[in-house]
Amino acid sequence: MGYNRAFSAPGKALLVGGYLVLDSRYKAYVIALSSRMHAVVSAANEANAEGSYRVLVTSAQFNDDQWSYTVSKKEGFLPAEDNNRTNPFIEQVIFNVFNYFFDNVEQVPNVIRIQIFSDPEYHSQENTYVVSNKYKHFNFHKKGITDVPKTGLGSSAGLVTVLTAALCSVLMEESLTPLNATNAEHLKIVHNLAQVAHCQAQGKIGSGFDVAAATYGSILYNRFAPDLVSDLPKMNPKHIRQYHRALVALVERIDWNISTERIKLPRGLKLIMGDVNSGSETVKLVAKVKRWYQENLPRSLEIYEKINDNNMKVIVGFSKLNQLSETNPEYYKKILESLIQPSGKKYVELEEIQDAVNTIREQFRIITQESGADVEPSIQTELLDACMNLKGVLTGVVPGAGGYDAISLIATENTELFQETENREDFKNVSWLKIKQADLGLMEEDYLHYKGLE
Ligand SMILES: Nc1ncnc2c1ncn2[C@@H]1O[C@H](COP(=O)(O)OP(=O)(O)OP(=O)(O)O)[C@@H](O)[C@H]1O
Ligand SMILES: C[C@@](O)(CCOP(=O)(O)O)CC(=O)O
Repeated sequence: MGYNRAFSAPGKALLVGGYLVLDSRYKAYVIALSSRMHAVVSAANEANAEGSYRVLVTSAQFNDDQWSYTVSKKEGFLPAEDNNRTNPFIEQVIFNVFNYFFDNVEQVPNVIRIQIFSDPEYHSQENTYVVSNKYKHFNFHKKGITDVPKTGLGSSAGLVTVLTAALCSVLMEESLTPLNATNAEHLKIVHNLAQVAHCQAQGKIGSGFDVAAATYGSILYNRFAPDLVSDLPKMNPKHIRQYHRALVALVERIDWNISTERIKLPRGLKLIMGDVNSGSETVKLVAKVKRWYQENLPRSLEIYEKINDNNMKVIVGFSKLNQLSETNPEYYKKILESLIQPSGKKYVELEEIQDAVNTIREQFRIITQESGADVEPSIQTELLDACMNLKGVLTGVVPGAGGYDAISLIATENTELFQETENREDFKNVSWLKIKQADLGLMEEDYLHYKGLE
């Protein structure tokens, strides 16, 4: 039997803290999703050029997309793709994981094969067919990964996290403690390496909340200083060990000062996401909002502070509901019932959250108007307002960077929006995604559960 393991990591929805979380002063409330990215890894020694390793990454679901990289220590583990295909996310993972384990690669099998799978909700499900076995089912597309529209659940962060875990597992195999996805130290190594790789591949745009959720699950997130990654030296072919030293220090010894406190939605409430089928470009939105912020100081700071005050009200409001569900379950039950059958009685515990979300949305509409970035465009305002009249819905936002990607609602567990909105003109562009809050971030899977899916 050769070396075989599998890992999966969840997608994300950023409910509270969009844009502000790019600054380490502000916290974000991030829900990890039941939709996951998967990596199945095998490793063996095969005939290969002396001192080189081949890493073959296959994405069978996307028209059999494949990337075949060769790396060697003498080239500083800079990946060269055999057919000149590019996938910066895969490249940066290979580069960083091999450099991290620089001194421990001699015994590593020289061919590593990784199959990537993603759950159906990450991408548009149009023109797909399902391939399944007893354990899993995946949608297969007729196009390559870059030509299939995505829904914004964080496919690149999930990919980078599971790939990092899969490669680390192979490179750690010779060490005394093989990679264990429940070991906090190991999770920290995977998380830090994945953040470095994702930042480098993405061009240092994001706050890293998506990689943190892929690793740790639902969290209250607070970012690291962007300089941590941008200060890493460039790979110098004359001093290949320099990058390794800086990377080890960064991954193991430097305090990133991040928060990844685990959170859970209030008991009895669930996350609902509607794909709006158009898509937005986070990078462009972020650039416009940043420009607006700089050009409108100090008023823009006041707006951010107002948003943050209300973000914190939502976060505290959720936590109060969780406490109430334990200290006074009878009263709590009545509160949730009021969302399903409004009796006229208002509950301050819910109103505080609703008012705070309304204020956040109002401020983002001001930013939308002034910056030209469609954070909450009017079509999404109308949709969210219509959602507030649906049975069981507590509140709703345009998650993450906003725009036309999706909407996220928090509603009682028994809410069934599919039936309620079917055939309604105002919901004709919304597809409700089959997702829920996930309990776990990175986890090990049984590799046998992927047999026959490739
Ligand atoms: N299954 C996959 N196989 C190979 N590469 C993938 C896969 N899924 C995603 N990727 C890589 O991630 C890129 C998409 O990353 P991007 O950050 O644009 O999207 P996202 O993370 O899904 O979006 P968002 O941040 O809006 O949620 C793809 O172009 C591809 O390079
Ligand atoms: C705008 C921002 O705060 C959130 C982007 O979220 P999403 O990728 O649109 O889900 C950027 C970031 O935090 O990386």
